[in-house]
Amino acid sequence: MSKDKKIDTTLSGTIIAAHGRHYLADVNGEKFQCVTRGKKTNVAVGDVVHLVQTSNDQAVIEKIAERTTLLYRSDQYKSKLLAANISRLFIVIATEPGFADDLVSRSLVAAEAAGIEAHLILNKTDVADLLPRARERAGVYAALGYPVHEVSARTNPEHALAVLRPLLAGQSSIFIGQSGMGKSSLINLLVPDADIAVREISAALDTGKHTTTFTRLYWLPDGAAIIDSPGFQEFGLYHLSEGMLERAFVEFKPYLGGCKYYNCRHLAEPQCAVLTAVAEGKIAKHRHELYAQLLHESAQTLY
Ligand SMILES: Nc1nc2c(ncn2[C@@H]2O[C@H](COP(=O)(O)OP(=O)(O)OP(=O)(O)O)[C@@H](O)[C@H]2O)c(=O)[nH]1
Ligand SMILES: [Zn+2]
Repeated sequence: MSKDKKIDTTLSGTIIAAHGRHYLADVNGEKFQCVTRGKKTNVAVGDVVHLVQTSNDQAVIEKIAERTTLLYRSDQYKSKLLAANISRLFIVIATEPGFADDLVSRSLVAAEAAGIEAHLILNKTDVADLLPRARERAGVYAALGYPVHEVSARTNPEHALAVLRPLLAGQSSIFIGQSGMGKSSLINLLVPDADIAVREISAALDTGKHTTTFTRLYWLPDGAAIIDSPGFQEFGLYHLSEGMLERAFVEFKPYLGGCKYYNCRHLAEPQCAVLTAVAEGKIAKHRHELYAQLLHESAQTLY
């Protein structure tokens, strides 16, 4: 008897927006405003959740289904969940304004550690005078095996759609990027009614004017999901252990195990295969510097 009752009141849905401790879940097209029990903030956009309905359009998140992936940032104080259950990460960069290699690499490292396939989108290829330099910089990542897709959202939207649609099909994707790269322009191309959806979501979450400060998920007609996240200025990776870090730099892989000391940290040790590769130009200096910086940061962890 009580078992039957439970089936009646428990819903299953997907978290499509998160703002502070307020979440919006999509249950077969119906939207529910959700909260967690207690002060938990361990829910991410993309999470599949079990809900207990409390009113017409409100529910409590009872349970988070096991995740296939979880992308997150962290500093020494807390973690910030970016998205759950995604299969692809798209980092939007552009010819202008200039993009930060530090943020691109941090995003790539986060994706590697989470087992998510990462791609770069080089937007604004119409800015012809800055294109060669941007290509050269993006080429560093292409050489590491990360696909780089060139588009111009503004001057050639049809081409951008033709490039991106097949990459999104059947996937759960997240778009991230620094402010000004054209991420919103691309999302609006891919999700024509994104503006309406954002207004609906912000009304439901009562976010007021801060419409661009929350992460949200859109469904594409084929059932694929695309998650738009707010622009960010920093990408802390305090949660990654030393072992995870060295493996998240894909170009280190051929050299791991080749160092004199089995517990080599690849910082200043003698006969370090990674340092030798840096000296020989086989590993980009800025990537190794970031690795050292991330090791330093994760050593600052308070707990
Ligand atoms: N030249 C050129 N400009 C573009 C292109 N795509 C977008 N822009 C312009 O770049 C600026 C930033 O675009 P947005 O789409 O707002 O960029 P965003 O990355 O979402 O930036 P935030 O909203 O600040 O996070 C706008 O002025 C766009 O019109 C492009 O392909 N070429
Ligand atoms: Zn080493």
